[in-house]
Amino acid sequence: MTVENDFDSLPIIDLELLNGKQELLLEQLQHALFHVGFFYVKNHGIPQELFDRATRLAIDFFDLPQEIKDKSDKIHSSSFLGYSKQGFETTRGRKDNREQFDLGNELNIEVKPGMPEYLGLYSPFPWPSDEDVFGFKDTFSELLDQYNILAHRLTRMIAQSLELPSDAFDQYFEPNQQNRSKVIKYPAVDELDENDGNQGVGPHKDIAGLLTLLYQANDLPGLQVQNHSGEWIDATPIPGTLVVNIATGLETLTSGLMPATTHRVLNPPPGMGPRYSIPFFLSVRLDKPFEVLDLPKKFDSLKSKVVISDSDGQFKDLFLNKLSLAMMYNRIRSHPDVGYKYYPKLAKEIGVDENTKF
Ligand SMILES: O=C(O)CCC(=O)C(=O)O
Ligand SMILES: [Fe+2]
Repeated sequence: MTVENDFDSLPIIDLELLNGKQELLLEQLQHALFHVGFFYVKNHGIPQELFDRATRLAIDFFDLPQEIKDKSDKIHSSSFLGYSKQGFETTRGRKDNREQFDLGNELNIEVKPGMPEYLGLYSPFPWPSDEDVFGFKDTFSELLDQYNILAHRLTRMIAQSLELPSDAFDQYFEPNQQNRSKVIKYPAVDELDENDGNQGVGPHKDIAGLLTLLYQANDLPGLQVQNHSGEWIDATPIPGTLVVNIATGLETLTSGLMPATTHRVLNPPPGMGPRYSIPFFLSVRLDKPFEVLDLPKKFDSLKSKVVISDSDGQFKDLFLNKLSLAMMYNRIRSHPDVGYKYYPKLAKEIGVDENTKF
């Protein structure tokens, strides 16, 4: 099926337009947000030097011997933050061929009996030590701060594009909000086992936060976005830009006016070497239920889009009423070993136990 006026490329939004051409910027943003859900931003304000430094440190980390990386394994923390070796994550029941380190600004919460279980997501996690990769934690903490500032600038613009006050989303952030980021390595196909296929990460929507920002660290293909007719469009890296995409949180709050667009990553073709990327996920507080925004009527006709998606929209129905549960289920499904170790009861509710295979 082909959807009318469907996108076949991704818009580029120049934040420089903020200086004097705000109306044009809002018009372009509305198109990108309402019809595509995925776009590039340029003149975003995060120094390239910081991304270069973070990328070098990420490569240094991934190049460490396995037993050193294993000291930071996710299995050591109930937060689902830390290192996952290749093949220890699944999307839609299939193994993803990627290695990654998930991180967040530290809250170091110790969960005591009687406290809500989801607070376990904010417990301490094992960073690589400075002896193993000097400056890893400091650099990624700096990047988290910069990403956070940019993400908040964007949420204010997004609120304006919905004709809402620019602080409309602030109610969904805690004063000490934990946001998450990660560094990912996707080996080229010839560096994988014969039967591994080329699923770097399978088709999915980013879960429950408001948006994702993404730095593609090298000039390699792989990231693809599914348009509304179900075709895959390449999100080819463009120097000096970041990719922005809507997560299910915004889709839910806007009743689908802003679609959380499905995307996937394919491992690089043989001989091309690994692809590295650094996404950032703007998260929301988990103790405040989402309430669908009261939007101008003129947007109503854009809400019920026909969208063909290979993502299975997991736990979508829970986002409105049981946000923290949806988040926990999602993490347990992605990392069943960690999920079963720290949250056995919740894990069993979604069919994950000690025998669940990757
Ligand atoms: O690595 C990428 O380019 C995208 C990663 C992604 O979609 C994710 O981790 O949610
Ligand atoms: Fe994603």
